[in-house]
Amino acid sequence: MFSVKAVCLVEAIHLATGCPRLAGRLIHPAVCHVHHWTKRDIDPRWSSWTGPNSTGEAGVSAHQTKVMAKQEQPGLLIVEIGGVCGVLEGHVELLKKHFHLITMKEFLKKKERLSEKIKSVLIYECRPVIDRELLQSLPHLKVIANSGVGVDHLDLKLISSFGVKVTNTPHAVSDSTADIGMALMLASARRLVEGCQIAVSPQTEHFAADWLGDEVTGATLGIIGMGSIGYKVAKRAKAFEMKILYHNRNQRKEEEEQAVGARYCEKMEDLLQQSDFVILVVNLTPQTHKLIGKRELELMKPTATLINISRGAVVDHDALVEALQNGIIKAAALDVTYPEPLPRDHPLLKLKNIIITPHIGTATVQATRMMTEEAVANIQAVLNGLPIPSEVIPQ
Ligand SMILES: O=C(O)C(=O)CO
Repeated sequence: MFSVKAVCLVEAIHLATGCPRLAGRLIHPAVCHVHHWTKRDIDPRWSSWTGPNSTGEAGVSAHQTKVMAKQEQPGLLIVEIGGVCGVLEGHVELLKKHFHLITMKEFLKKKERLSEKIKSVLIYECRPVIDRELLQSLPHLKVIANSGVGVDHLDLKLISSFGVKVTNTPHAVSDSTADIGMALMLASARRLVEGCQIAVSPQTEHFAADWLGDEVTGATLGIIGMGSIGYKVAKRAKAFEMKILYHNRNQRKEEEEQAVGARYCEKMEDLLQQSDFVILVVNLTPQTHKLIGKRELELMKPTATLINISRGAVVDHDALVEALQNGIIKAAALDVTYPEPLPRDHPLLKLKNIIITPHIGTATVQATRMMTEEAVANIQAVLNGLPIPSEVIPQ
């Protein structure tokens, strides 16, 4: 979608976000605006990431990372798209403690001299093309660290054929992304965006009876994809006294199911037929591409809402437009679309029964900070031959 040749500046910190603010998060209807994030106070609670990885092994401690940093200052190439997303200002200092930072702009200008020095690449929540040409120009590259969990924008097989490891940040993103799933579900059920629009409209008299919503309490939530984010959604939904169904490649352990009161549906069809809210939390892979199409939408209840916090391409947008226009399902709430952003004349943007946010699953001060810390821990582990907290293994 973007090209790595786009100008990038470490100091240019821009994230696509929007307004108005609701429940401490950013929710807005179909049209989104670009805001510029400037200086931010980083929450001091977030020290270096030291959590265990998915296999329970200990991560790299802050102390270990400091010791390593003294031993060497490897070159870290920051791959970002200037003006759309980038390294948050407060994180530059954190990265500089461990690495000599090289921006893509700098790299492209002095390729001959810099290519020998770069051992790691850091990708910030953007979708750059890491292609053969770039990989060939970095002979000492050891690791590509993705900040974020989804790596569908990376050609894992190609990267691995260069002997380069890929890492991601599943621990850092799970709470904030689960939160956005709940926020979208509640916003859609209680028609918050319409409510906001009515509250600020010139008309002074408003009748709530004209736009009644639904309660999520007691409703059935179907979670498709029960990885760490899906599980965190289940934990939250339990607190809302929802009935929880889930569909996943593998069934979770009995005690994990019991802890959140979730029931496994081996067949996704069963989940679709029974749920009042269906939330998508799967990785985008060839198997999940357009997982939800016309047939699946027709299986859902006409009163049901589809929420997508995974990747846009997991849903067939044409089928979704048709389903929303014809009352096949009641509503949709999407944090992800394809492409991102949608063209301004896209039919999804013209519908009233939809909420779209501009991929803000991880857009919190805390999650972005932890993503940088988790990425640093991953890079340090690869460069120092230690157990890697979050390595992505090509399937
Ligand atoms: O971590 C990611 O890949 C996300 O897109 C979270 O929204």
